[in-house]
Amino acid sequence: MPERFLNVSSEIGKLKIVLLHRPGRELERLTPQYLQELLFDDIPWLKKMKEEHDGFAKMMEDRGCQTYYYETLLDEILKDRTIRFNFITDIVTNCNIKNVDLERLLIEFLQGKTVEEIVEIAIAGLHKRDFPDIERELHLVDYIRREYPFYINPLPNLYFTRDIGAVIGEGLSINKMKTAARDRETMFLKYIYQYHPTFKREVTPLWYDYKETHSLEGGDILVLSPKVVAIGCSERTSAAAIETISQRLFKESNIEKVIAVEIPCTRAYMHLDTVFTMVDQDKFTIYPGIEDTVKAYELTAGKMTPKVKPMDSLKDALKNALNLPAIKFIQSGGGDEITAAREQWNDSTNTLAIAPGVVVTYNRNESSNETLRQHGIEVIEIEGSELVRGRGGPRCMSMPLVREDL
Ligand SMILES: NC(=[NH2+])NCCC[C@H](N)C(=O)O
Repeated sequence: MPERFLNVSSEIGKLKIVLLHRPGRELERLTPQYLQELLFDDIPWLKKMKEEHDGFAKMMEDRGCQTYYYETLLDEILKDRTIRFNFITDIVTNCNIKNVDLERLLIEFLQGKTVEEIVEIAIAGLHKRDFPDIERELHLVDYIRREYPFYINPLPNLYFTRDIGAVIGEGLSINKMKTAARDRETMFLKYIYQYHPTFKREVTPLWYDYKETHSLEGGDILVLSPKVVAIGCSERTSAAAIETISQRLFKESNIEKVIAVEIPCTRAYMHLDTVFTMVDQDKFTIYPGIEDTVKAYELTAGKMTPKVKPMDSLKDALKNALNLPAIKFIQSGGGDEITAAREQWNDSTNTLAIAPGVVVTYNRNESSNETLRQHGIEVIEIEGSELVRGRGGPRCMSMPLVREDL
């Protein structure tokens, strides 16, 4: 049996391989009109954004972490003609065109492109004006959707690779996104899992699939130890999805406990990792604005669905599940309510641990970074003035594939 490839048994073990996406032309397709639908609050400046992203990647490489990119992995698998054909068909089907003639024309159009061009269109989208004006009979849907500028919608959130999938133990969860705007991203990961030899599909268990009904996003999944996972029950991740994945993990992996963390359902805290992350063996950073409202439930193996036990507090749940005498919560914002709320909006608690007690953060969150340092955490700051406009930080922008076991 070949050795497995994926391995993540903690949030903080030394990061060895990470999956990224360098922001590209998809960001230049954002217009004020479609910001909300595409889950953005602002229009970033792409040139600067790329520089910032390169800085983020280089910092990880300098610390001994290998970086994989979506484009490269897709380019590699799409060299195969059959895979390429299926991929093109799936993209076009995914775009809800609802016009068979146009779908056929789009498929033909894409088949005439090079692999690199196909990947570019799959990510950056296809504007109606970039499609040749072939004479065809218009369907009702063409009239109804005339204002919408794209045949293939852009994926400006792809650089938040965290949300698309999550490695738990030696298996992979290909997540089901809550919104249509991010749906196609998970299809890419499924293709990579199925066809990229590096992912060793034959021996890599799949914990969740993007075709499932209930939404589950990676920003809500925190692998705390080889036996414990925390999953946020949030705007994006449903209770039903948490039960489904937990039951599978209990059956087929080393995971024995899942802590479901109920957080308020609002845009500002769309995932658990926007308010709470692990920074060291017994240390977590938390946004004080939610500390009193979060609820924690401990899930363990049950017959058909997991057994659920409400816990007194998140701290108790963690202490108990991780078998620790004490847990330290480091409050973001340096003890000031207003600073905490402002810095939370700019992802101060969205830290990415690259080793125990070593985290990556945006330099703009000065107070929160300072507080982390006061608690003995090494803080590596990156530039993120443009990256942050998509409402995500270093943790959201990275999907760990391999971490060293602790
Ligand atoms: N893990 C995270 N917190 N990801 C942030 C994702 C932000 C993205 N604009 C979205 O709304 O989906």
